[in-house]
Amino acid sequence: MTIRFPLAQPSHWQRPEVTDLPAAAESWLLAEGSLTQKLKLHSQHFSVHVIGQQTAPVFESEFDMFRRHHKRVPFEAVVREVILSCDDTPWVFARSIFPLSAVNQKNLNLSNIGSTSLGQSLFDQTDLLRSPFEVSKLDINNSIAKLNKKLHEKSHPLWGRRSLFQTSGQQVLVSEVFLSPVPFYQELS
Ligand SMILES: C=C(O[C@@H]1C=C(C(=O)O)C=C[C@H]1O)C(=O)O
Repeated sequence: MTIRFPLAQPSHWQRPEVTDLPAAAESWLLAEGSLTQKLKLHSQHFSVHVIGQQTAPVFESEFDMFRRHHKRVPFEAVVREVILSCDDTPWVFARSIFPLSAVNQKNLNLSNIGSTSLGQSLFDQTDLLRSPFEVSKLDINNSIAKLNKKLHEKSHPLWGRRSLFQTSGQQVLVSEVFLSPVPFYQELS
């Protein structure tokens, strides 16, 4: 299946406490630490499929996140969109925003991640800081919910989270949308 890049559409992000985030979803959406590590605990084989990684437009709601953390905006950025799979089943769609200054930060090695996990680069940094999570509920008409329907033949709203990582004087925005196979959805139906 060919997935268009960029796939994601602007969405509305809020602090979890002001949303109807189901309690069953909190163990995934609000989990600290690396999502890659968490997914590896749920699979024999973890993989990353890169949909695209190149300079692309950034949404106003994404600029807001950088603005709130004192990064001058607007700026040129590289957008990376991936599918994270457990045992070849797609579990997560992720979209990350790398300002060009972060791309040029050698120790982050953002240009050469390829199909390894961004998490490996970020969580190796000893000075890593992470903002509080924001969450978003994507309705069935969202492009990622439509991809989920194609992949899993399930049509339902999806929950996503985002946070801003700071390390080496740089900032990287990471958004993750959980697809149907992530266990908490079974508890919602
Ligand atoms: C930030 C992490 O990296 C993960 C890997 C990503 C990638 O390879 O593009 C994107 C989002 C994350 O789910 C993590 O593991 O927590």
